[in-house]
Amino acid sequence: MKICAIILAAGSGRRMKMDTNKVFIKFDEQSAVVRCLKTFEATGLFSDMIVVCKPEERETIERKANKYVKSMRCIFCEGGQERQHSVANALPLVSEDTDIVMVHDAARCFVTERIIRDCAASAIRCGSGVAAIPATDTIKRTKRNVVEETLPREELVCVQTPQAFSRELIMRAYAQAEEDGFLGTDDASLVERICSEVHIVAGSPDNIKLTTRADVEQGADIARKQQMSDIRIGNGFDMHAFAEGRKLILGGVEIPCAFGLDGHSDADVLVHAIMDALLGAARMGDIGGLFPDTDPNYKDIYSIDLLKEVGSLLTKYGYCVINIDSTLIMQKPKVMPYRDAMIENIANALGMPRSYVNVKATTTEYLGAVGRGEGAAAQAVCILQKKRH
Ligand SMILES: Nc1ccn([C@@H]2O[C@H](COP(=O)(O)OP(=O)(O)OP(=O)(O)O)[C@@H](O)[C@H]2O)c(=O)n1
Ligand SMILES: C[C@](O)(CO)[C@H](O)COP(=O)(O)O
Repeated sequence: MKICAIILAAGSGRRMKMDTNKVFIKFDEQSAVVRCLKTFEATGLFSDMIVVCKPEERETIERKANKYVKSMRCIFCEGGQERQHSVANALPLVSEDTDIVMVHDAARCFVTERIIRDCAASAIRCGSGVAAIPATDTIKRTKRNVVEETLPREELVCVQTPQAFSRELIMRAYAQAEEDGFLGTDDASLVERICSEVHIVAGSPDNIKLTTRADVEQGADIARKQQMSDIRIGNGFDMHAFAEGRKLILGGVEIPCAFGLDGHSDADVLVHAIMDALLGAARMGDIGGLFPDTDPNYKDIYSIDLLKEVGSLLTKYGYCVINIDSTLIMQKPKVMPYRDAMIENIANALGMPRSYVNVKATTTEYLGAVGRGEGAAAQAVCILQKKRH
């Protein structure tokens, strides 16, 4: 399946009344157009992207695209007088083996991966997928300030972008509109003229189009909300039996003891619980899957080294560890004197401040296997934040 994105950035922003193109307005130090490029890139759905821009702004946008768009072929074309003309300029550049074309306004810079995916899925399934939200105001048709009709709100939606169509459908729609001299304000209105079923996909009230100055203020709030929203919680648990002739390693610290914990690695139950919490929060499986106990490479391995690997994976996928809380559950020996050294090892392995890592210890009051001194357990929770691309 080959999907091509057309990103429209060639507008004149008359209603915004600014000196610069509104697609260069920054939210969280990222311009609107860059936010769009990064969100489209993050979906991993596209093979090609056509960015429509003004010739004098091409160099700036091309530099950003070269930096952030890595997984698809990126080409540039000049905009036209109206939005529709800009799309019409891009369509001949869509390669013939493309299945789906998705058009998006760079001015809708708070679009999410979810909306993009849903539009693509709908276009793959039934030829079209147009983002929209239900109308919440009552909408009336008027003439010279006199109401002619109140429209049935339950049938009305406010249409956004992305708007995705099969290549064949959008090509035909644009050709027909040109032949008829039809000018629409979105792509769907052209497709509707030749196809009775244009499908709507859930957009979002946050998927606003930067149109007037008021949208810039609202946009700052949305950017802040999006930044805060991808917070993930994870929990981990592990338990190992004690065995003679093994070192007791907890939180990467060797604790003087006549016995240690049994396991394929160093059996650091605390670090194992923490790794599982981190992997769980990032939805990356667990340590059993990542470091199988059948792999000789992990025989007696120092678990803090595995924690470093987990930390690198999290960084690679854009996660930042906000904090970790953990509890060692063991009857003996007493481990509190080693607590600060454990915290230091864990924080260093993850490259985070010690003040965001906590290690506690408890007994089970002689209850159960841990209470009988047969082994030790640990549990951990963590919070991760996924950085915006
Ligand atoms: N000739 C045009 C007009 C618009 N757009 C793009 O289409 C999107 C939506 O258009 P709109 O909000 O109308 O943008 P402007 O033309 O910039 O604004 P205005 O209508 O207020 O002048 C924007 O990302 C804009 O850059 C475009 O590529 N080419
Ligand atoms: C395509 C669009 O964003 C859907 O809401 C909208 O129609 C663009 O309109 P504009 O007049 O070009 O802002």
